[in-house]
Amino acid sequence: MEIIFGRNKKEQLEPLRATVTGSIPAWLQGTLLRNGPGMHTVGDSKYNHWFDGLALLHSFSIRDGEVFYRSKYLQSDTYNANIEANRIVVSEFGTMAYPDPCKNIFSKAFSYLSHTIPDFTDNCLINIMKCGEDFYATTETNYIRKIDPQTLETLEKVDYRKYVAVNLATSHPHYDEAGNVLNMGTSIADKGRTKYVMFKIPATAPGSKKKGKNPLKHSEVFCSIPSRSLLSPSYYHSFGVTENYVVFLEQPFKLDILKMATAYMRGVSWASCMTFCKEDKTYIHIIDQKTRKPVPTKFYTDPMVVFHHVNAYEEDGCVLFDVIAYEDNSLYQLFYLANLNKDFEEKSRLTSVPTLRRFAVPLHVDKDAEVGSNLVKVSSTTATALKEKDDHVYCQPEVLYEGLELPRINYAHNGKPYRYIFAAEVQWSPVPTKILKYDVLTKSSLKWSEESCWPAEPLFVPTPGAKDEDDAPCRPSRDLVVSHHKSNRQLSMAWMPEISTFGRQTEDKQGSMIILRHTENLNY
Ligand SMILES: CC1=C(/C=C/C(C)=C/C=C/C(C)=C/C=O)C(C)(C)CCC1
Ligand SMILES: [Fe+2]
Repeated sequence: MEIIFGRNKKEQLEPLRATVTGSIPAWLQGTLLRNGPGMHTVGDSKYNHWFDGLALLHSFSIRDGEVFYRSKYLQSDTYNANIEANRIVVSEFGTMAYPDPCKNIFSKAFSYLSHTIPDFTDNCLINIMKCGEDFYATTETNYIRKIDPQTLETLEKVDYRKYVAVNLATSHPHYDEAGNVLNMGTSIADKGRTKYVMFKIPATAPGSKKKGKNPLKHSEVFCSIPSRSLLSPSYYHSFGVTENYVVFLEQPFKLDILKMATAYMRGVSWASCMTFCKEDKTYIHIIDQKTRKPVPTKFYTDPMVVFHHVNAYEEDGCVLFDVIAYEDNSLYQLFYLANLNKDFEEKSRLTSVPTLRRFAVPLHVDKDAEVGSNLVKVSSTTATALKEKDDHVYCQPEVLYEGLELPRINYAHNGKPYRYIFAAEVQWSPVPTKILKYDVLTKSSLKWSEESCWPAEPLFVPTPGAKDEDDAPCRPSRDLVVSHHKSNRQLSMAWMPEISTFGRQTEDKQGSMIILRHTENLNY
């Protein structure tokens, strides 16, 4: 496994025709862009954490039943500086690096007293974001990198701070039907007035339908929420939206700004500045999209760590939202490359299994309701929201499923009632071995696995004109595109794609699935 995780991957610059087994639906046309860590050593220096690896962009061009694959390293400033120096000179999540062997000269520039937050990396390895006509590789710092979706060339470096005051931003923005982007970030620059900022990037520059305009210039702050603790804002990786609300979890997994400001001086990584405060609560913020203000009731739940929101929607006066939650932050701990040894699957055990939890938050809290009463009147869930004194409401989730991560849905149902979740199944080991289709209505699931296959995040592509959430209009099949290459959140390895279509009999209909498959010898 060490070889798989830690090995540097080769670029595939020339489009490589994939071997297709079975057939790809004729309507499936386009380019699937993926991102992820590809290089974990530079010269003699090594990154400590799997999330540190230099971004490798992948594309799968699918047309007329054929697939062409290519990959290219993101030519970030970070990548170029590292390659030029032949060692790691820019700090990443789990690795603190120094451009100069003399550490001390940096301590002044990054001291907390000067209120300076160090310049973060532009190694955008987590996701791809579409802004208007433009595609960006993204990470969670203030930098994003424009890319050419056809050639995978790296274009401009964009600093979010030019447009919105955020030092960190998520890699999981939401999109509305018109393609406008809604994202969230944390502003820590303002002398301790730490806040969470929600912002919108329009799909087209207002008053212009012309291409070539930069929609980021028209970014607009939509709402800001002060951090509960000014010196330790919560870490978050995603958020949820419904038709009228935004769901933000201020969780007890926190960034310690004082520690971050002195990290360079102390020679420790950003990751070491993150703490899970198991005694703290998780605060649930519900932001009204019309008033652009948080609902004043103080909703909270037990401590948990959430990376991925699945979906959220409104039902009978409640906001229902589904997340993948952990009891602690052991997931990040596991991905230290030192832990990713040969016996990874046997030895690396998550101390908590990711569970699908459904929360129900009542939008209108009756002031006269009895303390201790359950304010959730929705019959579809056993989640509760117990009235407490002083405008506090304690929410307890319904646990729907244990052992899944990297959730995706039919995005046409984002923010709306929905039924299906496509995810990777993970039990105690963080390496997924199965793909899961989970039905939240019947609470049943379908699974796919094959020997030596470790699936990544599955993507659901609806058949054009499909009526059912998981169905095709002209024939009774379900099509699921699954990238098995090691993309953003999975093992990253050099690979050659092979495409296989698996016919699969489900209870009622024939389903089909496309697997982009690794063809190297996987007997590590
Ligand atoms: C560099 C850097 C960061 C990087 C975080 C990364 C790279 C997170 C990756 C998360 C993933 C892949 C989660 C999957 O579920 C922080 C901590 C935001 C803040 C300081 C600078
Ligand atoms: Fe993610």
